[in-house]
Amino acid sequence: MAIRRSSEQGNPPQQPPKERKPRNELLQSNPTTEETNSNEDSLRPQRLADYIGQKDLKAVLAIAIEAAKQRGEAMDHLLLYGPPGLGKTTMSLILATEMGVNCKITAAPALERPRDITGLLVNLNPGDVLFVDEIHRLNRITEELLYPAMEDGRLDITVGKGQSAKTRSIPLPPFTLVGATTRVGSLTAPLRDRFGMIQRLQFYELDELTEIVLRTAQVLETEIVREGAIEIATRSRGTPRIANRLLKRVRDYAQVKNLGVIGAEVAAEALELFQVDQMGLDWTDRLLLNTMIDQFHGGPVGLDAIGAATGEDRITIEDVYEPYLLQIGFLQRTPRGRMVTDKAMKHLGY
Ligand SMILES: Nc1ncnc2c1ncn2[C@@H]1O[C@H](COP(=O)(O)OP(=O)(O)OP(=O)(O)O)[C@@H](O)[C@H]1O
Ligand SMILES: [Mg+2]
Repeated sequence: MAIRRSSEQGNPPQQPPKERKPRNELLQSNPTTEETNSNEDSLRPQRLADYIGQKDLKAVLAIAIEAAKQRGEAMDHLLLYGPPGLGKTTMSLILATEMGVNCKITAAPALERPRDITGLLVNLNPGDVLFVDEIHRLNRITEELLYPAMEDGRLDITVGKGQSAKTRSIPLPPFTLVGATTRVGSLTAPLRDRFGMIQRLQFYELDELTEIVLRTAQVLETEIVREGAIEIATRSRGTPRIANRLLKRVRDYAQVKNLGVIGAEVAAEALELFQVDQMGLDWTDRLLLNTMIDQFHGGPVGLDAIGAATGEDRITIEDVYEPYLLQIGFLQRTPRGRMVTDKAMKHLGY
């Protein structure tokens, strides 16, 4: 996909990041997320105060934002990690809004050639946020271009080839790199060390998810009572993206069946129809667990074997499905592989 660049060029790097209207540019949508589209964008909270949950993260960032604003500087680089759909992209956009700067969004797979990243960096306005999704997937050359950019605010580029090759340094405007990843362990140490803040996003509590469902319902102009929102939140695997998605499915159901305001019963009925059970497990979760039980005696079994037996990709299992199953104590990680717990067996009716 072609990268769209902002038209302004060669901004003087010194002026403080003040008083510009925030403008968010979607340069490249994240290819691994299911629902990254304008639809999702309209549901994103815009300000830190509207961002529900993640109390520790918000406290840390509120200080960092305030301090940077008082000094008229760009905020320090920030690495956000955690399972998909917990609000990393949303937080990055909020940061830019709170700082009064632009947020440019890209993802590591879109930064293939050196000129992809250099083009983005030289076109930043002072103080801008550059959001790089899936940052663990950067290639080596791009990553090495980022080191001096993050640390010293300069770009080292090589001009010419062979013996006549020279390195030129270009000063960059101050900026904040926000990296997001589902696998912090896959980042190289030099890249990780260049982030001033490394923050983990947690799964959301039931009451937080309930608030998120109620808020989204308001945005969607859907009538729902608190009990209905709780029912949806319970089945959302601690994840706002899933909560929003389930709410939309319940809304469809209530609308087509002409059921009016969404209560607990309607929500439960709809989600049973979509095969999301009371713990929020969906068809794939149950396939993974059942396969482990039926074919591997409940484990321990390696991810590759589970992947082969279910047709699911190993990385997807590890990044998307496993974290929640571990969190609710349905899976255990052992040195010899994954094991299904008694709790999961009971839930699945074994
Ligand atoms: N704290 C929150 N309060 C309200 N809504 C939220 C919150 N966090 C996330 N959401 C909603 O959940 C959806 C997914 O969030 P987001 O895209 O930021 O997740 P992500 O962590 O970037 O996911 P991925 O890793 O897949 O890119 C968004 O539509 C957003 O509206
Ligand atoms: Mg995202």
